[in-house]
Amino acid sequence: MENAKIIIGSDHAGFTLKEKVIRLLKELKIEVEDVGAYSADSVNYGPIAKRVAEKVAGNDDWKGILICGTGIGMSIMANKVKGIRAAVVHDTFSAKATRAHNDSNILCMGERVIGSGLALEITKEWLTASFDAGKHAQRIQFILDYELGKQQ
Ligand SMILES: O=C(CO)[C@H](O)[C@H](O)[C@H](O)COP(=O)(O)O
Repeated sequence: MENAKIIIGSDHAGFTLKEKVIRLLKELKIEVEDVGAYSADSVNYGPIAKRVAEKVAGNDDWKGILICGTGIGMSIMANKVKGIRAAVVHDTFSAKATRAHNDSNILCMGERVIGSGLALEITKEWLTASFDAGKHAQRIQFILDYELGKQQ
């Protein structure tokens, strides 16, 4: 985990929660790179999700966190980038399951959907859970092959 880093981004609707998540990551001594937004002024979520997703796709040791109003717009954009498995998560069970089963590399949350207390618990659960591999690795391979055009 020496080179581990979290790349984090939000739009205006996720800005306040992003700041709280960054504070948590710093308390946990996790290196964090904030790619914006840097205020609650209205901004398109697409370019921010793309920035985070491309950085995460380029480095196996890095993971991402994306926050908008619902987490959904961010996840749709991030999942367009090859190698990205972005999951919208609003409960702690799914936070663990999406690491264990999907090896998700980006966590998406909606500031308009859940309170910050739960969002921080989800973040901790997602950060500490690990991939189960085995049959799940085979299932992810199907997705990776599809991205590479190896399936009809
Ligand atoms: O993209 C979204 C929906 O999936 C996000 O929730 C955005 O934050 C939301 O659409 C922003 O809405 P606003 O009316 O511009 O504040």
